Amino acid sequence: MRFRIIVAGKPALAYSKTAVAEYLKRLERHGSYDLIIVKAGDRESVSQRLLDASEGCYRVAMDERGIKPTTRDLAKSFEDLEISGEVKTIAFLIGAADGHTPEIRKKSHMTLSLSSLTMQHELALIVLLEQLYRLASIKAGSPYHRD
Ligand SMILES: C[S@@+](CC[C@H](N)C(=O)[O-])C[C@H]1O[C@@H](n2cnc3c(N)ncnc32)[C@H](O)[C@@H]1O
Repeated sequence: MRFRIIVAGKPALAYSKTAVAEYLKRLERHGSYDLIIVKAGDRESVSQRLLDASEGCYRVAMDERGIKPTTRDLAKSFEDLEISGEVKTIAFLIGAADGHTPEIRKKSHMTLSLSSLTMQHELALIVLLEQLYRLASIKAGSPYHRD
């Protein structure tokens, strides 16, 4: 399974640059994780770019109003997708300041929440990358995730 994380605008905050680099490095040995940066802009243009960059992928719209599975349940869902053989790439779509258009919600296979709280998009990116690292660790049987 390949993973594509799509976000508008390069991470600009110092803490976010450091954390993103750290998790991408950790994820390297677990498979294919691509961070795609699309041009920032208003809600409509960002949403269209997110859709274009995720064409043909299993789309996961990141949104605080989405489903809130446990980490293990999410690991199981992605494992099931991999076993089905129908999905090659899972794309995570992180919105800009004004969030996603209704079209993104319609065209996504899953809407995933990391918390009921609204986060700044660079912080949401870090939390998502940490969860992806956690899922990869569960799959690899490493003791990083304990519950
Ligand atoms: C500042 S938030 C946008 C908030 C926007 N007002 C809205 O109503 O969606 C920017 C992006 O970060 C991501 N995000 C923020 N908090 C999140 C959360 N709790 N769970 C999942 N994604 C989140 C989403 O992709 C969101 O579109």
